[in-house]
Order: sequence, then C-alpha cells, then structure tokens
Amino acid sequence: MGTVVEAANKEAPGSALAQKNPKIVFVLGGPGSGKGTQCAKIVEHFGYTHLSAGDLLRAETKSGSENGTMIQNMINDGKIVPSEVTIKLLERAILENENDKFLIDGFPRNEENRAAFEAVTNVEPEFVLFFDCPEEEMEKRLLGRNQGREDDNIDTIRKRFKVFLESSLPVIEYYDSKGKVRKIDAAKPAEEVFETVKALFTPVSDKAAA
Ligand SMILES: Nc1ncnc2c1ncn2[C@@H]1O[C@H](COP(=O)(O)OP(=O)(O)O)[C@@H](O)[C@H]1O
Ligand SMILES: Nc1ccn([C@@H]2O[C@H](COP(=O)(O)OP(=O)(O)O)[C@@H](O)[C@H]2O)c(=O)n1
Ligand SMILES: [Mg+2]
Repeated sequence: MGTVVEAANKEAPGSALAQKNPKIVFVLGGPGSGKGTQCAKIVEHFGYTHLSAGDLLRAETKSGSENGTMIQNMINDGKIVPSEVTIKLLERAILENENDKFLIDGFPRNEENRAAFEAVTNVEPEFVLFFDCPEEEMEKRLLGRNQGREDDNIDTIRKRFKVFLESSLPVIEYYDSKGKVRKIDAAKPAEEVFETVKALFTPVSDKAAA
C-alpha cells in the first residue's frame, strides 16, 4: 500500500484531478444491493455521470491491455484489484468527461482504495450512499441478474460477500464516523428505494418550494 499512496501524495497538490476538483458521491453496498440500478435513476434525474469501478475494470479486461488477464482473474475470484489500476481508470474517466458531478459506484471497496484515492485527488466525497440489503436478497438478485457476468455464480458470490464484510464495510464505518454516510434500506422494490435516494439529492430549497 505504501508505494501507491506515496506516489499519489507526490502527485496530489497539482494533479489534473485535484485541479478539476469534481463533486463526488461514492455509492457503496454489497454485491447485488442495487448500486447500478439506483445510479441509472440518479443520472436520469440529477445530471450526474455514473462511473462503475466494476464496469471500468471489465472494459479493461476486454481492451487487451497488459493488466487484462490479472484483472479478469481477480474478478473471477471476487478479489479487489490493486488500487493503482482502478484509480487510473477512474481518473481518466473523470478527466475525459466535461461533467463535474460523478457517482462513483463500487469504489472505494477497501481501505487501500480509500486511502490511495484520497491521496491522488485530495477530494473528499460530498457524501456516501450505502445501500443496505440482507445477504439472502442480494444472493437472489445476483443469481437472477443475467448479464452474463462470470462472477455471478454461487461460489464467487460467496467470496464477494466475504470480501464485502471484511474489507468494504470498514470503509463505510470510516465514512460513518465522519458523518458522511446516508444509509438506505435497499431491500424494497427499486422504485421505493429511489424515493429515499431522491430526497438526498433534492436541495432543501427545492423541497420547500415543492
Ligand atoms: N430494489 C430492487 N429489488 C429487486 N431487484 C433489484 C432491485 N434493485 C436492483 N435489482 C436487480 O438486482 C440485480 C442487481 O442489481 P444491480 O443494480 O446490478 O446491483 P449492484 O450494482 O449493487 O451489484 C439486477 O438484476 C437488478 O435488476
Ligand atoms: N473498486 C473495485 C470495484 C470492483 N472490483 C472488482 O470488480 C468486481 C465486480 O464489481 P462490481 O462493482 O461490478 O460488482 P457489483 O457489486 O455491482 O455486483 C468485484 O468483485 C472486484 O473483483 C475491484 O476490484 N475494485
Ligand atoms: Mg454493479
């Protein structure tokens, strides 16, 4: 971890990303909690750009890049890809886009992700959406997802749940201690979940006017 963070610290103050200073919302929750589904709705209503770390990593495996095989193997085993790789993809996607509001879905997924991103960008998330959903509901959704994902099989799903509990929940706890977490009951139907989400993105002044 040291090397990524050290390198990033050197880069941080004048980096292109730090200069752009984008507005960022992290979207977290277990596999199958509905992150991608809710992000699509937020994009539609609130003009954010959705960046899914998993989608960026999957695209990279198909690009024939030197890291492709390593990324594919880690995804198939439910493991978290080294931060350096994921952050480069996120950084590029943010800089390529003229929008300055981003939903970063499925990142940071562990302490290394979190610390390295903070060091590179010097950017704090506005807040962190946490989709809270029971494991048995998430398992049911993942087994029914039908997006042709190689990691949506029961063996890999179990590994992903373990990684979520051991590595991702501590990141959520970290942001919770800073008062940044907006926890949402994600076990309800998607439209009902979005009603709660919507309230978080609607400015207080608009709510008063409505
Ligand atoms: N609230 C919900 N209730 C039931 N099914 C849902 C809900 N939200 C999403 N789904 C379905 O569950 C699966 C996983 O959702 P997805 O948004 O891909 O989750 P994530 O990105 O957190 O893994 C998809 O097939 C999606 O259509
Ligand atoms: N920050 C991240 C996000 C995803 N990933 C990898 O990509 C896989 C799929 O992530 P995803 O966010 O698309 O998965 P879901 O939570 O949407 O089901 C993860 O299980 C990890 O192997 C990662 O290594 N680091
Ligand atoms: Mg997803």
